[in-house]
Amino acid sequence: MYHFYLFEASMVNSNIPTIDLSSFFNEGNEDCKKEVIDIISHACSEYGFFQIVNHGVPPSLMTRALEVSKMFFEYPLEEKLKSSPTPDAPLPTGYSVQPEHSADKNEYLLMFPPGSSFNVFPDQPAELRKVMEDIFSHFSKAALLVETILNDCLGLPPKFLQEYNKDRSWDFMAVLRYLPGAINKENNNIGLTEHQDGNCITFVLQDEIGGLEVLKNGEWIPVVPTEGSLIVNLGDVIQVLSNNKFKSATHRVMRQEGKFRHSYVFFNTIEGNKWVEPLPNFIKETGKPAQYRGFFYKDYQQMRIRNKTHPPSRPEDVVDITHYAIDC
Ligand SMILES: O=C(O)CCC(=O)C(=O)O
Ligand SMILES: [Fe+2]
Repeated sequence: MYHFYLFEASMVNSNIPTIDLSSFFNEGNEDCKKEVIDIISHACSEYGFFQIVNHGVPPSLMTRALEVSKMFFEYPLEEKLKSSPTPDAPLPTGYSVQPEHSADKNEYLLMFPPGSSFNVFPDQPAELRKVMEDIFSHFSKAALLVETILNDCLGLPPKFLQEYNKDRSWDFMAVLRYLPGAINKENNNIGLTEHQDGNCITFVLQDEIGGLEVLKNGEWIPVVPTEGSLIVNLGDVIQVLSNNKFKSATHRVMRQEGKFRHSYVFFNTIEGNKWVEPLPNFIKETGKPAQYRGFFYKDYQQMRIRNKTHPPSRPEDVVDITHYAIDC
Protein backbone atom coordinates (compact mmCIF):
# COMPACT_ATOMS: atom_id res chain seq x y z
CA MET A 1 0.00 0.00 0.00
CA TYR A 2 2.80 2.43 0.80
CA HIS A 3 4.04 2.17 -2.79
CA PHE A 4 1.11 4.39 -3.61
CA TYR A 5 2.06 6.94 -1.00
CA LEU A 6 5.66 6.95 -2.08
CA PHE A 7 4.66 7.60 -5.64
CA GLU A 8 2.20 10.33 -4.73
CA ALA A 9 4.60 11.96 -2.30
CA SER A 10 7.47 12.05 -4.72
CA MET A 11 5.31 14.08 -7.12
CA VAL A 12 4.58 16.84 -4.62
CA ASN A 13 7.31 16.58 -2.07
CA SER A 14 10.55 16.26 -3.99
CA ASN A 15 11.46 12.90 -2.57
CA ILE A 16 10.63 13.42 1.07
CA PRO A 17 9.29 9.92 1.53
CA THR A 18 5.81 9.40 2.98
CA ILE A 19 5.65 6.03 4.65
CA ASP A 20 2.62 3.97 5.58
CA LEU A 21 3.09 2.39 9.02
CA SER A 22 -0.06 0.24 8.96
CA SER A 23 1.93 -3.00 8.70
CA PHE A 24 3.33 -2.33 12.19
CA PHE A 25 -0.14 -2.52 13.72
CA ASN A 26 -0.56 -6.18 12.71
CA GLU A 27 1.35 -9.41 13.12
CA GLY A 28 3.15 -10.65 10.02
CA ASN A 29 3.75 -8.39 7.01
CA GLU A 30 7.47 -8.98 7.41
CA ASP A 31 8.26 -7.96 3.83
CA CYS A 32 6.38 -4.67 4.21
CA LYS A 33 8.13 -3.96 7.50
CA LYS A 34 11.50 -4.67 5.97
CA GLU A 35 10.80 -2.29 3.09
CA VAL A 36 9.71 0.45 5.50
CA ILE A 37 12.92 -0.03 7.47
CA ASP A 38 15.01 0.31 4.32
CA ILE A 39 13.23 3.51 3.23
CA ILE A 40 13.43 5.12 6.67
CA SER A 41 17.11 4.15 7.04
CA HIS A 42 17.87 5.81 3.74
CA ALA A 43 15.95 9.02 4.63
CA CYS A 44 17.63 9.19 8.06
CA SER A 45 21.14 8.76 6.76
CA GLU A 46 20.61 11.30 3.99
CA TYR A 47 18.88 14.12 5.90
CA GLY A 48 16.88 12.89 8.93
CA PHE A 49 13.40 13.67 7.64
CA PHE A 50 10.34 11.73 6.45
CA GLN A 51 6.54 11.71 6.71
CA ILE A 52 4.31 8.97 8.07
CA VAL A 53 0.68 8.00 7.53
CA ASN A 54 -1.39 5.36 9.36
CA HIS A 55 0.65 6.16 12.44
CA GLY A 56 -2.17 5.65 14.95
CA VAL A 57 -2.98 9.34 15.54
CA PRO A 58 -6.59 9.73 14.32
CA PRO A 59 -6.71 12.15 11.33
CA SER A 60 -10.01 13.59 12.67
CA LEU A 61 -8.25 14.53 15.93
CA MET A 62 -5.41 16.15 13.96
CA THR A 63 -7.89 18.27 12.00
CA ARG A 64 -9.86 19.22 15.11
CA ALA A 65 -6.71 20.09 17.05
CA LEU A 66 -5.71 22.62 14.38
CA GLU A 67 -9.23 24.09 14.28
CA VAL A 68 -9.41 24.58 18.04
CA SER A 69 -5.94 26.10 18.33
CA LYS A 70 -6.83 28.57 15.54
CA MET A 71 -9.83 29.66 17.61
CA PHE A 72 -7.60 30.23 20.65
CA PHE A 73 -5.00 32.30 18.82
CA GLU A 74 -7.71 34.58 17.44
CA TYR A 75 -8.56 35.79 20.96
CA PRO A 76 -7.25 39.20 22.07
CA LEU A 77 -3.80 39.20 23.66
CA GLU A 78 -5.16 39.95 27.20
CA GLU A 79 -7.29 36.81 27.01
CA LYS A 80 -4.37 34.65 25.81
CA LEU A 81 -2.06 36.01 28.51
CA LYS A 82 -4.42 34.65 31.19
CA SER A 83 -2.77 31.25 30.70
CA SER A 84 0.79 32.46 31.20
CA PRO A 85 3.63 30.19 32.38
CA THR A 86 4.14 28.81 35.91
CA PRO A 87 7.33 30.51 37.16
CA ASP A 88 9.36 27.39 37.95
CA ALA A 89 8.55 25.29 34.86
CA PRO A 90 11.69 24.11 33.00
CA LEU A 91 10.22 25.58 29.82
CA PRO A 92 7.47 28.22 29.71
CA THR A 93 4.21 26.26 29.79
CA GLY A 94 0.91 27.83 28.77
CA TYR A 95 0.92 30.84 26.45
CA SER A 96 3.99 32.81 25.30
CA VAL A 97 4.70 35.15 22.46
CA GLN A 98 8.13 35.75 20.95
CA PRO A 99 9.50 39.21 21.77
CA GLU A 100 9.21 41.75 18.96
CA HIS A 101 12.97 41.74 18.22
CA SER A 102 13.12 37.93 17.90
CA ALA A 103 13.90 36.47 14.48
CA ASP A 104 11.22 33.86 15.23
CA LYS A 105 7.77 35.18 14.45
CA ASN A 106 5.36 33.08 16.43
CA GLU A 107 3.27 32.68 19.56
CA TYR A 108 2.66 29.34 21.21
CA LEU A 109 1.14 27.16 23.91
CA LEU A 110 3.46 24.62 25.51
CA MET A 111 2.71 21.57 27.64
CA PHE A 112 4.51 18.65 29.28
CA PRO A 113 2.71 15.27 29.46
CA PRO A 114 -0.93 15.34 30.60
CA GLY A 115 -0.98 15.39 34.40
CA SER A 116 2.33 17.29 34.75
CA SER A 117 2.15 19.86 37.55
CA PHE A 118 3.84 22.40 35.25
CA ASN A 119 0.98 22.46 32.77
CA VAL A 120 -1.23 25.52 32.33
CA PHE A 121 -4.14 25.48 29.87
CA PRO A 122 -6.45 28.18 28.57
CA ASP A 123 -10.06 27.92 29.80
CA GLN A 124 -11.36 28.88 26.38
CA PRO A 125 -12.12 27.36 23.93
CA ALA A 126 -13.38 24.79 26.43
CA GLU A 127 -12.40 21.92 24.13
CA LEU A 128 -8.76 22.95 23.74
CA ARG A 129 -7.31 21.34 26.87
CA LYS A 130 -8.85 17.94 26.10
CA VAL A 131 -7.77 18.08 22.47
CA MET A 132 -4.20 18.97 23.47
CA GLU A 133 -4.05 16.20 26.07
CA ASP A 134 -5.52 13.63 23.67
CA ILE A 135 -3.23 14.44 20.79
CA PHE A 136 -0.22 14.50 23.14
CA SER A 137 -1.02 10.95 24.27
CA HIS A 138 -1.39 9.79 20.68
CA PHE A 139 1.85 11.48 19.61
CA SER A 140 3.60 9.88 22.56
CA LYS A 141 2.47 6.38 21.46
CA ALA A 142 3.36 7.03 17.82
CA ALA A 143 6.84 8.18 18.91
CA LEU A 144 7.36 4.84 20.68
CA LEU A 145 6.51 3.06 17.44
CA VAL A 146 8.91 5.25 15.44
CA GLU A 147 11.57 4.68 18.10
CA THR A 148 11.16 0.90 17.76
CA ILE A 149 11.51 1.22 13.99
CA LEU A 150 14.62 3.40 14.34
CA ASN A 151 16.08 0.83 16.73
CA ASP A 152 15.76 -1.73 13.91
CA CYS A 153 17.04 0.69 11.29
CA LEU A 154 20.17 1.22 13.38
CA GLY A 155 20.58 -2.52 13.99
CA LEU A 156 20.61 -2.00 17.76
CA PRO A 157 19.80 -4.85 20.18
CA PRO A 158 16.01 -5.27 20.59
CA LYS A 159 14.49 -2.52 22.79
CA PHE A 160 17.82 -0.73 23.20
CA LEU A 161 16.41 2.76 22.52
CA GLN A 162 13.23 2.03 24.53
CA GLU A 163 15.40 1.16 27.55
CA TYR A 164 17.72 4.12 27.06
CA ASN A 165 14.83 6.57 26.64
CA LYS A 166 12.17 5.19 28.99
CA ASP A 167 11.33 8.27 31.07
CA ARG A 168 8.47 10.06 29.37
CA SER A 169 8.20 12.96 31.85
CA TRP A 170 10.17 15.47 29.77
CA ASP A 171 8.43 15.06 26.43
CA PHE A 172 6.73 18.30 25.52
CA MET A 173 4.48 19.76 22.84
CA ALA A 174 4.18 23.24 21.35
CA VAL A 175 1.05 24.49 19.61
CA LEU A 176 2.05 27.38 17.39
CA ARG A 177 0.71 30.23 15.34
CA TYR A 178 3.08 32.08 13.02
CA LEU A 179 2.48 35.68 11.97
CA PRO A 180 1.53 36.28 8.35
CA GLY A 181 4.50 37.02 6.09
CA ALA A 182 4.93 40.56 4.81
CA ILE A 183 3.53 41.32 1.36
CA ASN A 184 6.89 42.77 0.46
CA LYS A 185 9.00 40.57 -1.74
CA GLU A 186 12.21 42.07 -0.30
CA ASN A 187 11.35 40.54 3.05
CA ASN A 188 12.54 36.97 3.48
CA ASN A 189 9.58 36.05 5.72
CA ILE A 190 11.38 33.65 8.04
CA GLY A 191 9.01 32.25 10.67
CA LEU A 192 11.52 30.10 12.54
CA THR A 193 15.23 30.33 11.85
CA GLU A 194 17.11 27.32 10.54
CA HIS A 195 18.07 24.85 13.26
CA GLN A 196 18.37 21.22 14.28
CA ASP A 197 16.28 19.89 17.16
CA GLY A 198 18.24 18.82 20.25
CA ASN A 199 16.01 15.92 21.32
CA CYS A 200 15.47 12.40 19.88
CA ILE A 201 12.39 12.39 17.63
CA THR A 202 10.14 15.31 16.66
CA PHE A 203 6.70 15.19 15.02
CA VAL A 204 5.26 18.17 13.18
CA LEU A 205 1.64 18.55 12.20
CA GLN A 206 1.23 21.62 10.01
CA ASP A 207 -1.93 23.17 8.58
CA GLU A 208 -2.67 23.55 4.87
CA ILE A 209 -0.55 26.73 4.64
CA GLY A 210 2.68 24.71 4.94
CA GLY A 211 6.01 26.48 5.25
CA LEU A 212 8.22 23.84 6.88
CA GLU A 213 11.39 23.35 4.85
CA VAL A 214 14.18 20.81 5.19
CA LEU A 215 17.74 21.19 3.98
CA LYS A 216 18.71 18.39 1.64
CA ASN A 217 21.98 18.41 -0.29
CA GLY A 218 22.29 22.15 0.20
CA GLU A 219 18.76 22.91 -1.04
CA TRP A 220 15.69 23.97 0.97
CA ILE A 221 12.89 21.51 0.20
CA PRO A 222 9.35 22.63 1.19
CA VAL A 223 7.33 19.92 2.92
CA VAL A 224 3.96 20.17 1.19
CA PRO A 225 1.14 19.42 3.68
CA THR A 226 -0.67 16.17 2.92
CA GLU A 227 -3.84 15.24 4.76
CA GLY A 228 -3.37 12.85 7.69
CA SER A 229 0.41 12.81 7.52
CA LEU A 230 2.85 13.61 10.28
CA ILE A 231 6.32 14.93 9.61
CA VAL A 232 9.10 13.16 11.51
CA ASN A 233 12.51 14.66 12.06
CA LEU A 234 15.42 13.28 14.00
CA GLY A 235 17.21 15.35 16.64
CA ASP A 236 20.78 15.67 17.88
CA VAL A 237 20.59 12.81 20.40
CA ILE A 238 20.06 10.25 17.63
CA GLN A 239 22.80 11.86 15.54
CA VAL A 240 25.30 11.61 18.40
CA LEU A 241 24.33 8.06 19.51
CA SER A 242 24.67 6.86 15.92
CA ASN A 243 28.01 8.71 15.47
CA ASN A 244 26.54 10.67 12.51
CA LYS A 245 25.08 7.59 10.78
CA PHE A 246 21.64 9.22 11.14
CA LYS A 247 21.32 12.97 10.71
CA SER A 248 19.63 15.56 12.81
CA ALA A 249 17.56 17.35 10.19
CA THR A 250 18.27 21.03 9.44
CA HIS A 251 14.93 22.74 9.03
CA ARG A 252 13.17 26.12 9.20
CA VAL A 253 9.72 27.63 8.79
CA MET A 254 8.90 30.21 6.11
CA ARG A 255 5.81 32.40 6.42
CA GLN A 256 3.38 32.89 3.56
CA GLU A 257 2.43 36.41 2.59
CA GLY A 258 -0.67 37.58 4.43
CA LYS A 259 -1.49 34.22 6.03
CA PHE A 260 -1.26 32.94 9.59
CA ARG A 261 0.21 29.45 9.85
CA HIS A 262 -0.57 26.89 12.56
CA SER A 263 1.28 23.80 13.73
CA TYR A 264 1.60 21.23 16.53
CA VAL A 265 5.13 20.09 17.34
CA PHE A 266 5.81 17.12 19.64
CA PHE A 267 9.27 16.53 21.10
CA ASN A 268 10.23 13.06 22.33
CA THR A 269 13.04 13.89 24.75
CA ILE A 270 15.41 11.94 26.98
CA GLU A 271 15.71 12.68 30.67
CA GLY A 272 18.28 15.36 31.62
CA ASN A 273 20.60 13.02 33.56
CA LYS A 274 21.13 10.74 30.59
CA TRP A 275 24.66 10.55 29.25
CA VAL A 276 24.84 11.02 25.47
CA GLU A 277 27.80 9.74 23.45
CA PRO A 278 28.40 7.75 20.27
CA LEU A 279 27.55 4.07 20.85
CA PRO A 280 30.45 1.62 20.41
CA ASN A 281 28.54 -0.17 17.57
CA PHE A 282 28.86 2.91 15.38
CA ILE A 283 32.51 3.40 16.07
CA LYS A 284 33.39 -0.20 15.23
CA GLU A 285 30.98 -0.48 12.31
CA THR A 286 32.07 2.67 10.52
CA GLY A 287 35.73 2.44 11.43
CA LYS A 288 35.37 6.14 12.26
CA PRO A 289 36.48 7.36 15.68
CA ALA A 290 33.84 8.93 17.93
CA GLN A 291 32.72 12.21 16.34
CA TYR A 292 31.49 13.72 19.65
CA ARG A 293 32.60 13.85 23.24
CA GLY A 294 29.98 12.66 25.72
CA PHE A 295 27.71 15.01 27.69
CA PHE A 296 24.77 15.06 30.07
CA TYR A 297 21.66 15.94 28.12
CA LYS A 298 20.65 18.58 30.69
CA ASP A 299 23.89 20.54 30.09
CA TYR A 300 23.22 20.70 26.38
CA GLN A 301 19.59 21.66 27.02
CA GLN A 302 20.68 24.52 29.30
CA MET A 303 22.88 25.96 26.57
CA ARG A 304 20.09 25.65 24.03
CA ILE A 305 17.65 27.44 26.32
CA ARG A 306 20.24 30.20 26.80
CA ASN A 307 20.45 30.59 23.01
CA LYS A 308 16.79 31.67 23.23
CA THR A 309 16.80 33.69 26.45
CA HIS A 310 20.10 35.49 25.75
CA PRO A 311 20.58 35.27 21.99
CA PRO A 312 24.25 35.86 21.08
CA SER A 313 24.84 38.82 18.80
CA ARG A 314 26.87 36.76 16.34
CA PRO A 315 24.92 33.86 14.76
CA GLU A 316 28.07 31.68 14.86
CA ASP A 317 27.97 31.86 18.68
CA VAL A 318 24.61 30.06 18.89
CA VAL A 319 25.36 26.76 20.63
CA ASP A 320 24.44 23.65 18.67
CA ILE A 321 25.66 20.06 18.65
CA THR A 322 28.96 21.02 17.04
CA HIS A 323 29.86 22.30 20.53
CA TYR A 324 30.60 18.64 21.39
CA ALA A 325 32.09 17.64 18.04
CA ILE A 326 35.60 16.25 18.02
CA ASP A 327 37.75 17.56 15.20
CA CYS A 328 39.20 14.47 13.61
O1 LIG B 1 6.23 24.86 13.57
C1 LIG B 1 6.83 24.03 12.89
O2 LIG B 1 6.35 23.57 11.87
C2 LIG B 1 8.20 23.53 13.24
C3 LIG B 1 8.72 24.03 14.54
C4 LIG B 1 10.10 23.53 14.85
O3 LIG B 1 10.87 23.14 14.01
C5 LIG B 1 10.52 23.53 16.26
O4 LIG B 1 9.77 24.06 17.11
O5 LIG B 1 11.61 22.98 16.54
FE1 LIG C 1 12.55 22.16 14.92
